[in-house]
Amino acid sequence: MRAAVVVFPGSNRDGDVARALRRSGAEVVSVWHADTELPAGTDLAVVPGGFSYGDYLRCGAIAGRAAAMDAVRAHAARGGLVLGICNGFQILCESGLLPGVLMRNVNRRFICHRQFLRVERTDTRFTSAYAEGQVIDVCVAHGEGNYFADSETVQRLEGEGRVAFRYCDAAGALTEDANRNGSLNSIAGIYSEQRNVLGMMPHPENFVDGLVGGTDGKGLFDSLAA
Ligand SMILES: NC(=O)CC[C@H](N)C(=O)O
Repeated sequence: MRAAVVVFPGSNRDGDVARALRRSGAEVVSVWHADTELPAGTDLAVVPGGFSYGDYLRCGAIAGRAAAMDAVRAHAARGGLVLGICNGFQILCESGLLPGVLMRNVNRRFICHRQFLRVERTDTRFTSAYAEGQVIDVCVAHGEGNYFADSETVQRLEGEGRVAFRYCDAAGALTEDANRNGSLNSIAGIYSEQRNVLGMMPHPENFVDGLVGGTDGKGLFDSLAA
């Protein structure tokens, strides 16, 4: 598995996601946002978390138009794997690779806390190491994580089984308390139509080491590198 991590001015989880991928056995190279191509042999393009271009206009709005995103779009169109985490999810939505938008959190504040997620399906390249309905313990850290799309789009996502993760409580229940950014249907992550693109708001890359937080995020990287 060869992964290319696209770095933007303001990315800050690029090192974390590279470390998580390497721990699961992937080879990782980094790509600058102004690059026009991904390295030959790239299996997975990663758009990491953090900030991009100062988050001006709307998180990911400028980054979604970066040169490297043309290369990521071409990679996805060829069936290549793409993973966007947090700012990366915002960028994938802004670049047209995933539907919908990440709005300001309902409380209008940056939120940063531990978060349980329910794994909605395990027959994908991203989640095969998890059990169906498994509740994983990771974290969120964002100002604009409130997933929204028009009702037709949400119906399609639900009907096609394209919700990857939902915010839940420790028992897997979808409570209002567990959905602190106000996302529609507690949506924490979604797949593209072909399920080769995953965007998610929470941070699995920070939960791959028992000495630091926990290991519930590791399944995502193990699935990818398998
Ligand atoms: N951790 C992140 O990637 C944060 C994304 C974005 N800067 C926000 O605040 O919503």
